[in-house]
Amino acid sequence: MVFKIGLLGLGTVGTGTVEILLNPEGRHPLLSELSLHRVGVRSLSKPRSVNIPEYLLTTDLEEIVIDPAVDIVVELIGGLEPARSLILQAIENGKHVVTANKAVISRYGSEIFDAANEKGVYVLLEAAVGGGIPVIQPLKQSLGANRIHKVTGIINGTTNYILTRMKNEGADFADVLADAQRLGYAEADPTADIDGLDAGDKIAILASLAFAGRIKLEQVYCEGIRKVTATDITYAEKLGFVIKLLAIAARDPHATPEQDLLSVRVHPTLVPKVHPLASINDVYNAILVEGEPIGQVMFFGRGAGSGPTASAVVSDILNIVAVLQMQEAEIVSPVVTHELMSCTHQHYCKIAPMEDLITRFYVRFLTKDSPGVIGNIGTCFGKHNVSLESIVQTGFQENLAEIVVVTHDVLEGNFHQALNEIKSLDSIDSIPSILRVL
Ligand SMILES: NC(=O)C1=CN([C@@H]2O[C@H](COP(=O)(O)OP(=O)(O)OC[C@H]3O[C@@H](n4cnc5c(N)ncnc54)[C@H](OP(=O)(O)O)[C@@H]3O)[C@@H](O)[C@H]2O)C=CC1
Ligand SMILES: N[C@@H](CC=O)C(=O)O
Ligand code: NA
Repeated sequence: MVFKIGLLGLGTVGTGTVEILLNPEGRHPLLSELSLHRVGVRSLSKPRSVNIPEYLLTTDLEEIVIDPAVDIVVELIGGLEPARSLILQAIENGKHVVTANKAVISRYGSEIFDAANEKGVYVLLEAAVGGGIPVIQPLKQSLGANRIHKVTGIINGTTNYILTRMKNEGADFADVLADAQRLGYAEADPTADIDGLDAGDKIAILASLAFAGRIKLEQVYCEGIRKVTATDITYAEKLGFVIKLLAIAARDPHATPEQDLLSVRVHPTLVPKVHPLASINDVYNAILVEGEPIGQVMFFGRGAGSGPTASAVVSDILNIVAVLQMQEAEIVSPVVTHELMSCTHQHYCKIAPMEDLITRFYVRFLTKDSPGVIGNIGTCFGKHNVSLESIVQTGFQENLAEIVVVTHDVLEGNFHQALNEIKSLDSIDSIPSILRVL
């Protein structure tokens, strides 16, 4: 029995997917049960780096998702619309769906998974988080026995690539971003990468799986890397840290069991050099999962790019094909979905406000070079219960003194109150950087 794939999109990931499908030798034998039936694109005249018969290409994507011959629709066009509508239409027409589209899943996952459950079809999304790294399936299946406490990830390849080159080469932000775009890492609109929104979509998906509840994307705090400067990268290095864009989802250890609050956030973070995530560089991603009884487990690999992402897409296709084969042989029901491959939760997780977060901070002040400045800053922090790990004058910028503070674990709300008071001190010129510390 051959199962037919309707592919939507032949860009970076679509091309990588076709390359695998057309070269099955040495891979899983189930690949020989697949045939590429149609490929939907925007432009028929665009040169393609894969050799597929012209008659497979169409610009009518709707035709693919309603085609009775298609068994699995693979959505790799990206963006919100028409991706969302095409996925829903595919489900409505009884197709299984594989997608790499974290933007659609994090916003419309509820609607999509409800529709899929009703129709008895699967929507798999391994490529949507961590590119080629298997992390969705492990969270759904292999780690199912655990109580997960925390998921901490570097889950945007573009920003990790930029931060790595800024640190290693003192490279300019704009030049490195252009390279990330050329290499196919960045989204069509790289704002989503730079401003932490892509990582926000991904951590919402991971949190939903780890903590078995839906996440409202608007409750995920997102801060990107635009404000990370060469100066902070250098100071971080001197203090024993590297700056990484971290995405974190954690059960609030201070919440009562009735509250069961989660903290879900993305922000540039000073990561101690000895931490396992500190050495994840370039386009590599890593996701550290902490739970009971497993302890710590870390997933590492290429988080973006054609081949690695396609590896995840095709593994999802294979999982569905294995089920379709059993349905064909009447071993499993065609209407009841496998609980470990579908979305089974309906309630929304409660998200803790950022003011309640307990974290360390790094702050860089530019101040007048007058006596007592450090004392005044320290007093303001003390008044608001913000205890300091270190406070040092690091040098001068023109005629202004530069003071760097690292706090102990403090309540974010208290920290901001202290900072507001510090801002009003005569001796404070500006506060160029405020970063959280792991
Ligand atoms: N690039 C990466 O490393 C990763 C990407 N992803 C996700 O994978 C998905 C695809 O990304 P990527 O391959 O980089 O994107 P690209 O921009 O490289 O490719 C998009 C493809 O979709 C086609 N397309 C887009 N819009 C339409 C439309 N309205 N109608 C018809 N065809 C359309 C384009 O056609 P045409 O070729 O004619 O222009 C192109 O073939 C996205 O959801 C992305 O977030 C996930 C992980 C990693
Ligand atoms: N733009 C994304 C691509 C993969 O999801 C990234 O840089 O990680
Ligand atoms: Na993945």
